[in-house]
Amino acid sequence: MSGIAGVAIFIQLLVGIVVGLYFWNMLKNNRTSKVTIEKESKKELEDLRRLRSVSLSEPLSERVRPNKMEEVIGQEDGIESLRAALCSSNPQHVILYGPPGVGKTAAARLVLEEAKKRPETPFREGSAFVEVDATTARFDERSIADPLIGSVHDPIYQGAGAMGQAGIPQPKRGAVTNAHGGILFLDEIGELHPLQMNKLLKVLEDRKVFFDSAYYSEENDKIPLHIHEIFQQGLPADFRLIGATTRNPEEIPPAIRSRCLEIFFKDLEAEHLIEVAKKAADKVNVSIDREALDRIAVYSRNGREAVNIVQICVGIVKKQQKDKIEIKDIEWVAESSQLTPKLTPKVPEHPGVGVVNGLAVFGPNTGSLLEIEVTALPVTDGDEGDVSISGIVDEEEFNQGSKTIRRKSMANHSVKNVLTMLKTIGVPVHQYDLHINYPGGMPVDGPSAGVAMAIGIFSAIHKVPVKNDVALTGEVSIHGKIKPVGGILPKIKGAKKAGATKVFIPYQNRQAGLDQIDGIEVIPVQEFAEVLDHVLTGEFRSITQNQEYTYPQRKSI
Ligand SMILES: Nc1ncnc2c1ncn2[C@@H]1O[C@H](COP(=O)(O)OP(=O)(O)OP(=O)(O)O)[C@@H](O)[C@H]1O
Repeated sequence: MSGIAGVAIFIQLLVGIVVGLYFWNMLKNNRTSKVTIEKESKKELEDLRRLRSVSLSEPLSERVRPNKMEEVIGQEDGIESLRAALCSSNPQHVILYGPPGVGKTAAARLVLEEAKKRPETPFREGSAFVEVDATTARFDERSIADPLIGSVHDPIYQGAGAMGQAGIPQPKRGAVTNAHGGILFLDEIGELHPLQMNKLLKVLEDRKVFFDSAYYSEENDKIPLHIHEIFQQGLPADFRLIGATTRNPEEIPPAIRSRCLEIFFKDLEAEHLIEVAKKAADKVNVSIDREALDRIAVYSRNGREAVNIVQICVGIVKKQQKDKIEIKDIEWVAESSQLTPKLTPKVPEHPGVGVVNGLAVFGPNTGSLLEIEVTALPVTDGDEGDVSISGIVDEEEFNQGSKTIRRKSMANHSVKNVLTMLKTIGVPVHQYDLHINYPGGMPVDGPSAGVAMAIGIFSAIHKVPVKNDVALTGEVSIHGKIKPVGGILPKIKGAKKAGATKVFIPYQNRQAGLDQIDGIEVIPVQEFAEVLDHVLTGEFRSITQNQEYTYPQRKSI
């Protein structure tokens, strides 16, 4: 019996020693790894401090950035609308359209500061301005890391830490919550993934963001209270959105457009680029020649480019221990950076046969003259003439739900409509080989050049020159009606800038104030026949009197 007891005591002792050794070993390992982590962290902290102690001077781009709204040049209308949208007791969401580098981000950053100064504003002193680039906030299909909306780190997520080990899902804030009580500036909103856009719309609707997780249960009492609250009531996300885009309004989903005030920033004119460049040079205490400023306006297409040229020149003159930028410095930058002078289309010097000034809009609101040239060679063999078109978008492709549709472009259809309309009124288009060309290397789309193209074909067939100081825009129906088009105001401004003195627009596009634009006469028209007498050199009747065509009577304008 005593032998058995002895064995039992021995086994107990052995188990005790093994368990003791196990725990002693664990403790030792823990202590060793703690010491190693502390050592590593100390080294990293020292490294971090060393990094922080080094800093270069403030980049010039930071120094010249506008820090007052008055320093954002040439965007008075846009800024006025931005203030109206955000500096009141009830700020609204905004979409800012405009070409790149014209001050959208600069103005958006400054408007919150202005709004905060208004007594009626709901923004507070500490309200945040959170900037996110939609091109980097791409949809993460596993929803593990979503910097825009926020995400949940499930317990299985690598690095979920102590809470993860305890089976607790952890919601992580996104930019929409960081912007709570302030402004979320979403640059390039047009590039946002459609699923992200839907999530953002939901957040705008709820002014909160809700999270899901298969690991969450209301009954799980291991889950801390704050996480229960987040899952049950959502995270606050009450902010005002400013989405900026270089795209056209039609390319932005209607659901977001309908929730926002749409504001347009425009292309900067030469005088604005000069002012931007001058202010940038002033801010770094360098003077600049008037001639040099004029050259900057020739080589830069927007404010950012103007500032960039100044920055490079500042580097050059400082190196040469000068404090003045001269024209030769600009030319050096232009050559070394391979900058090409900006071409501003101008109306032709003389009337020309088959040469017409159409109008186009580039980007959301930049109007420009669109040259159209037409030749008409009579066919002699009795066959029908050919029609060639160059410089237009030939086909277009778009997605409709699950299918992709490819079709002839609008510009292509417009040519067909114009030919039918001309044939209908008696112009013998079939007796000519016609070539319609849109020079300039930028393919043209849309139907708005219809009326200009019809005039070009008419002029080429009858060998009557078109007035060189007249510009036209409007779609033509196959019955000769002139239909409304988009971007009428930028188009009129583009026509004026190019030197046109008269512009014909569709009657339905007329709006208040158009007749008060200085330096250009705006004439609304309803039918193609109304235009003929006014854009061709020579009388419409005298051109057509020997023909047996059934041209409609011209209406008085
Ligand atoms: N209208 C302007 N007035 C003054 N400075 C301007 C203007 N436009 C551009 N700049 C200069 O160019 C820099 C870049 O402009 P900003 O980022 O505001 O352009 P953006 O329209 O937001 O362009 P993007 O669409 O490319 O983001 C500004 O920091 C400023 O120095």
